[in-house]
Amino acid sequence: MTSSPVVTVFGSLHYDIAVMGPARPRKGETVTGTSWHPKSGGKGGNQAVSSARTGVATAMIGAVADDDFGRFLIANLDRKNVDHTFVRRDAAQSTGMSVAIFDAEGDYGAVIVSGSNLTLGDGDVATAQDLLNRTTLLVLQSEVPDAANIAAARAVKQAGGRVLINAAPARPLSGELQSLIDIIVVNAIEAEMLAGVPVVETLDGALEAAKTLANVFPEVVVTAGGAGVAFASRDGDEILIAAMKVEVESTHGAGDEFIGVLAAEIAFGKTMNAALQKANMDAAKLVSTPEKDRV
Ligand SMILES: OC[C@H]1O[C@H](O)[C@H](O)[C@@H]1O
Repeated sequence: MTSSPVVTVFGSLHYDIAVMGPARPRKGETVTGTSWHPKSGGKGGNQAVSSARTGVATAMIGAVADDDFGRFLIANLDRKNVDHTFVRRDAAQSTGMSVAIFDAEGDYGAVIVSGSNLTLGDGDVATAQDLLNRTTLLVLQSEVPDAANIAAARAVKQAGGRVLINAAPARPLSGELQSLIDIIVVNAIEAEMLAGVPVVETLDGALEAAKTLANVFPEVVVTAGGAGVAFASRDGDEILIAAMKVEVESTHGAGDEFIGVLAAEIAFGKTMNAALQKANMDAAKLVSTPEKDRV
């Protein structure tokens, strides 16, 4: 009997505040904004919610503080059908936080304060061992310590599962972590840092970067913003998918939507081409949804 697929997201949870302004402030400038919207965030939390929405069993391993922000994040996971049994409440910390300031075009700049996310470690992996043993696909990001990602990835690989990393925000990955990755998803900036070559945001540029990174990782996805997505594998497979043309309201969290859906479709056993098509479509839908309508 084959068991049902499980996506486990090991990673970050942030309390997000999106501030809408006519422009992002320059050095020393105060800008009068039009509105602000609190919402659940953190790349890990966003990816878990997007995965669960497809119907695949999804669990989150993370850490929040024992404060109102942490309670808000856990309530959101609960409402969105993400199993949060292994989201730890750390009384000594503050919950991770992000503030993003948007301009009229929907572009933004953001600051994150990691707080409790930095406490993730071996203890969290040990506590969630049973879950990790039955995980089909583990999803990681770079908003928690490398050592914690390594411990989680090792546990899943030993049990026969696969590991996908969204290497965001851009930072170098240790050799040990690299060796545990099956699928890596990066944007142009992250690809540039990891591949060591300048990446232009075109489909051809993304494919070249994906092929370079496929010398290190078995399967590579490079997202190239408004241009689309490129895939390359160590076995020589290549896929190019053009971005859908939509009215851009906000690109915040679009990468997370893409990754959560991609992970779910892969866990369901879809082909990479089908998984990428669905992820691309759902991310386009999110991009055309205004911040105020995102719940
Ligand atoms: O990718 C968007 C996410 O990155 C940061 O982690 C924010 O919390 C936000 O939700």
